[in-house]
Amino acid sequence: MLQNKHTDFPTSVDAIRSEKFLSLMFSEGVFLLFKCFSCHLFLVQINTEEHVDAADQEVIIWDRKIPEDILKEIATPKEVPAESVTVWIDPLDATQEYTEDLRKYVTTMVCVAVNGKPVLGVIHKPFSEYTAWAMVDGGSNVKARTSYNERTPRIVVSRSHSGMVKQVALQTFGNQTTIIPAGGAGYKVLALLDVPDKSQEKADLYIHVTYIKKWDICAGNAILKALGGHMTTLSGEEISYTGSDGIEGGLLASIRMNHQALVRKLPDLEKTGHK
Ligand SMILES: Nc1ncnc2c1ncn2[C@@H]1O[C@H](COP(=O)(O)O)[C@@H](OP(=O)(O)O)[C@H]1O
Ligand SMILES: [Mg+2]
Repeated sequence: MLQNKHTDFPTSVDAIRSEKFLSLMFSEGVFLLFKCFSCHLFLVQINTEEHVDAADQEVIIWDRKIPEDILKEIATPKEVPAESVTVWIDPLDATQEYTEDLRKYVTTMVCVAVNGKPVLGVIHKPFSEYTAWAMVDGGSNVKARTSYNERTPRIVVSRSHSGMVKQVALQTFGNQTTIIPAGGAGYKVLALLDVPDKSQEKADLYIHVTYIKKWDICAGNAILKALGGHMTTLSGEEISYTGSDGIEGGLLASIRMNHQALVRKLPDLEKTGHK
């Protein structure tokens, strides 16, 4: 990880340029799985939260070496037209928590969507050097836990963009429900999975009720989908990763649960004004 000249923290630009992150981004992402050769790369739509100054733009050459552990999981690359691919990049998720030095929440994320469907997700925790990746109908290095509590779930929610999420969660699942406020959408998806990182809390559901950007959620959506889980709006609609860069309908993420039954339990946010 490159270090910022002025602080001990890597900046978001540094984070995305870190050797590990770049290797994952390119080898697990666009190139390995979609064979987007450089002549086609300009057709790929890339949406990123990062805004880099023109003076700060540095060209980094990827050596096209794919790590063995990834090659082992995904033997056959998939080929898709470059123009069907949208890449969503969040170079620093949990920005608010990062400024508070709550490093455990910080992740960097890359997601590849094909025709708007999330297909490949990478969530990297730069401070614990843990990486989760998964590809729909491909491989993964992470799995679901063996059991989840559907009746009185532990629900992970935003600590800094919470809206009325606590009221929604308690109204839906009752007062016995445990609410876990946490930073970062990447961190909250990892809370649903079997993640060995000691600083990672565990939850049964992830609920978000306010507006959120697609680069915050695409990687988590792809990973959950690849592992048989779901991420939808609170009314159960699939999220399309093309077009606008955000969604208004809130977020429900679950794995190894009856997702549609959970959706039916939730109140209609428009009617209750709980956004
Ligand atoms: N209402 C809102 N409007 C814009 N971004 C939001 C949002 N709610 C959540 N987010 C973004 O979603 C990510 C997770 O949020 P939270 O920690 O509150 O759950 C954060 O991304 P960044 O840290 O990349 O900005 C946050 O900024
Ligand atoms: Mg983010």
